[in-house]
Amino acid sequence: MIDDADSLGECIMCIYSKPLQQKRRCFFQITESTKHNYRQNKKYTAAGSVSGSVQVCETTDCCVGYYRIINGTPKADILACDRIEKSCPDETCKAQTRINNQFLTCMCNTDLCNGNITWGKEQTSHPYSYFSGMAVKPLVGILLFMCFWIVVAQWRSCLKKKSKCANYQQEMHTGSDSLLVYVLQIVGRGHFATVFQGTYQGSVVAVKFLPAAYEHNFNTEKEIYELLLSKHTSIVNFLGAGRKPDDKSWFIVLQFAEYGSLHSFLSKQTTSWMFSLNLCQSLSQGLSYLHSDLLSHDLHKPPVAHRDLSSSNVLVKADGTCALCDFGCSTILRSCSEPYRRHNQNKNTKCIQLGTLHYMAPEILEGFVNLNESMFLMQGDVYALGLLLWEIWMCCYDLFEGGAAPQHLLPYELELGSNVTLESLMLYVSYMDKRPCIPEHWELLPQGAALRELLEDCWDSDSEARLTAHSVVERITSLQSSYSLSDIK
Ligand SMILES: Nc1ncnc2c1ncn2[C@@H]1O[C@H](COP(=O)(O)OP(=O)(O)OP(=O)(O)O)[C@@H](O)[C@H]1O
Repeated sequence: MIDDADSLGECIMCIYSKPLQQKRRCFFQITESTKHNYRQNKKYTAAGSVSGSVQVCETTDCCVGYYRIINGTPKADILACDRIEKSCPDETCKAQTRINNQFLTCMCNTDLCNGNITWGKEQTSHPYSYFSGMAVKPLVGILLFMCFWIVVAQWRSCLKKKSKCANYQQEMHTGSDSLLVYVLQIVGRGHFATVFQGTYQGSVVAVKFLPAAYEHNFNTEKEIYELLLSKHTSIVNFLGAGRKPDDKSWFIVLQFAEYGSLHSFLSKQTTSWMFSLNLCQSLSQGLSYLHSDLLSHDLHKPPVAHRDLSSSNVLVKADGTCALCDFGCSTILRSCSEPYRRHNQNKNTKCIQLGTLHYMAPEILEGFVNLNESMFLMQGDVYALGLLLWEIWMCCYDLFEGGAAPQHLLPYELELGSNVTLESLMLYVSYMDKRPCIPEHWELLPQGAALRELLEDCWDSDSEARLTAHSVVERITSLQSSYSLSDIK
């Protein structure tokens, strides 16, 4: 049973900030060592009026502290009011995350509470983070170990039943009906699933198999596909789902995307300006549709946050447009038009720990996202969308001199290497407020300024300042009409 207050609090249309009775006062300090980080410092300075070492917070009730550990003692780098409203239930400033064993962050909700940080040398977790109550490193280790054994087990069973895995006809059950699917070769693997190319009713399809233990991911993904009302061209088409009778694995039958994932597409080829715009436009339309709250002929499609957007979870179809896939980590959000609907408040921590780290928004990396707040989840998707647009344009030969686009790289791969860790990302993205490098020569292109502005408005560190997916679609439409190929040559 959902009470009114609860539904109001989570309703995306009705988010409001409660007026503060008395403004919070926090210690204020920005040290020389952080002066390079002009953008972030400016935002902290703007968070309230400063008088000497005290800041009176304008809109938030939380004080923050960023500390650097020097000779085993934390020294304050930044002390200020928080820039945006977040949950900070602690009265004292307890160290929440330790970055590279060098940096600590803390948040608290009493006057001048950020002047002192409480920390233990072993303290690394944050009570409100996605990793709540767990030590991240051992957990990731255990999960990676489990994944390794799942892959080994699948590979061994594949070897045993080689003829079956390679090419077999399988009658699969969807409750009352059965699907006759002819399964051919493997076309992709994720953390949970193995995807095969197959045929169903004479058409080429993709069949995604999830091991029997992943019922939760299967149910979430199936539920999302089933509620997506009328089919949208930028969401991969769902054809059926069920359970294999022999090994009890789950399967989902989907439209086959001829070019595979966006990641594999961009790794193999570069694109023209117009082609890149089609990819970006269809991708943004897919996300805008996913986030939309639609009511049509008594059918309701509530907003959905994807929560695991990456270039491996976007497909490229034969017509050169993108389609979103992999909704196993998605969350159905509450909307004002139907407040009492049952919602899958998906708090599956496996998703976040196994999802591609590169695309995690700073507030998610820091663990400051309340999973019940719809807006935060959608803003996290828009951050990932910004990184995906950057990935696509970095592979567009028309945007590089002599038509030589660089080799495809994931966001932050250039800056942090191929083995990006949670700690290195937190340091780079969250603490230093850095983003993937936008080539300087783009400023000289007619559309360069618009591209930069669009990317920066998607990946802003202030999640509330980010564009909505719908406004990204509008910006790309105006790029399409303003800059044709002849303009940029
Ligand atoms: N409909 C499709 N058509 C073609 N290839 C597909 C299709 N669906 C998935 N794939 C391929 O299979 C890969 C894994 O699929 P998917 O992302 O759904 O699996 P997952 O285990 O849920 O992934 P993740 O690790 O992101 O959770 C994709 O990256 C893509 O290469």
